Amino acid sequence: MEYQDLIDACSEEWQAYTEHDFVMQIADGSLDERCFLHYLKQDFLFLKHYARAYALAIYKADNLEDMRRALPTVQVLLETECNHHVEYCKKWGISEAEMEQEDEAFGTVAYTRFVLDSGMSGDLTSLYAALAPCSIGYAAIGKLLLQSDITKLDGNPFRSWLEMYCGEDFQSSVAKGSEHFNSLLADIELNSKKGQRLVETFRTATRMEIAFWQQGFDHVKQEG
Ligand SMILES: Cc1ncc(CO)c(N)n1
Repeated sequence: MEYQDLIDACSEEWQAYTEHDFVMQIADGSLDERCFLHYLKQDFLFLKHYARAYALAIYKADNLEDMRRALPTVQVLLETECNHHVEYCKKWGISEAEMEQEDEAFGTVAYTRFVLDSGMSGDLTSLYAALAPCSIGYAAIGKLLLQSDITKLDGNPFRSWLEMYCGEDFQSSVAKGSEHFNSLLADIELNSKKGQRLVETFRTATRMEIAFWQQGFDHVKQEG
């Protein structure tokens, strides 16, 4: 099997994730900035655990090549992505220390600990099945938005976010990771027990991504 089989096995959820209203409102700049800020603060906490999960991939790998392959992503997460979030929040007068103090929302706890548990209780491939909706999904979103007529960069308050995920560095880093994931999946049959377990892991993580966008919207609704 290959990673596209995982996407095809949950195409409805995949579409709800990658074409979510939250994403479309980032693209045209119409999103309530309070929603974006809440999302970004939660995403900062998400990225810290997500980097731990990639570090777990190094621990779980049983050969040097698989260990090496996980390293560039740890770097992108802790440097490019986390730094972007910190810089953005700085403009709103929020420091990195304050971001680290922020309460984790339930959706953030659920998603990150699910990913970590998939890796701890399973093998490297199970871990990557839980990690993949995140990386492959945001790269797909970046590609989609780059080509979409609704995307506006001029005057868009979320421009730096769009440029990061549409950008060459993020896109090529995910492309390399996806190729590696495919090499791990190559020996597994989609309809085998293992293959179906990977589908369930991938589907659950994709549902968590939908909930993560929704969490950004719901925050402001609750405040009234
Ligand atoms: C929730 C979430 N999924 C994926 C990415 C992409 O790294 C991110 N930053 N946050």
